Amino acid sequence: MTMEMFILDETSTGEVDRREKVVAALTDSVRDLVDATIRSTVDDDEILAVREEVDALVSRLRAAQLAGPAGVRYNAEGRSWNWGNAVVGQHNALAPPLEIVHDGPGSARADVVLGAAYEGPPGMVHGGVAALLLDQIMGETASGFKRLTMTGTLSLRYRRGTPLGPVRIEGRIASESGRKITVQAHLAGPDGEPTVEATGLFIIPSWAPVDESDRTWARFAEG
Ligand SMILES: CCCCCCCC(=O)SCCNC(=O)CCNC(=O)[C@H](O)C(C)(C)COP(=O)(O)OP(=O)(O)OC[C@H]1O[C@@H](n2cnc3c(N)ncnc32)[C@H](O)[C@@H]1OP(=O)(O)O
Repeated sequence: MTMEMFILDETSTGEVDRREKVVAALTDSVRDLVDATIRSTVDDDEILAVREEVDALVSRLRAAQLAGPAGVRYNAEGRSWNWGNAVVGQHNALAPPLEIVHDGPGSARADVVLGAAYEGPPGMVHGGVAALLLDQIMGETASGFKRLTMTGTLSLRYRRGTPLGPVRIEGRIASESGRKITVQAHLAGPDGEPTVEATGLFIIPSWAPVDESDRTWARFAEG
């Protein structure tokens, strides 16, 4: 992986904002489709009929598409977008999506409602989903919108099950040493008691620019 993998895109911020909103609304409908597919009890004939309609919609969307994943893009105005990201991607129906708030230097939090699509044990959040969400918020905590960081090592302690429903995730930088940033985080259910605790080592890769004024780096961190 190198900085060249982050794509400079000439699309104006206004156009990026407009397109993001249009496709994000479709993505919300697709999330609803996923939930409905899991929970539907309609009869088989109705399922087959719906499947035909969904297949037709997929063909319409594929009439014009990217050759591969969406990647991380940025424009000359400083706007960046990572619409396919598995956790925060505005155009990814697999992403809840998480809306991460940076509430001070070295800390971040997000509130999200996890439904049937994120189930592991009955009625509980899947352990891998908890790890996924924690990894993202911890990565963004480490980067702080000012540098590029990658997950080096992630350690999780699952204290008890997290019920599906409203969840809060919080992260903070515990320490820094050179290119290594240690982040602590937790995930909690509605009672606010941590159900999953995490410690992670995030690393500024050797190939990343070290100058924080380099906007390419900052733009990726914003992704
Ligand atoms: C904007 C934020 C978005 C967040 C997205 C969510 C986070 C992610 O999903 S990132 C994707 C998952 N992570 C990855 O794919 C990372 C894959 N690994 C790599 O790319 C590299 O191994 C990388 C970047 C971690 C380290 O590479 P490099 O910069 O060459 O490290 P290197 O120079 O060898 O080592 C630097 C230091 O880190 C240590 N180190 C290296 N890798 C690790 C590791 N995995 N765990 C612990 N320590 C490590 C080394 O021992 C060394 O320590 P010291 O300076 O004390 O000797």
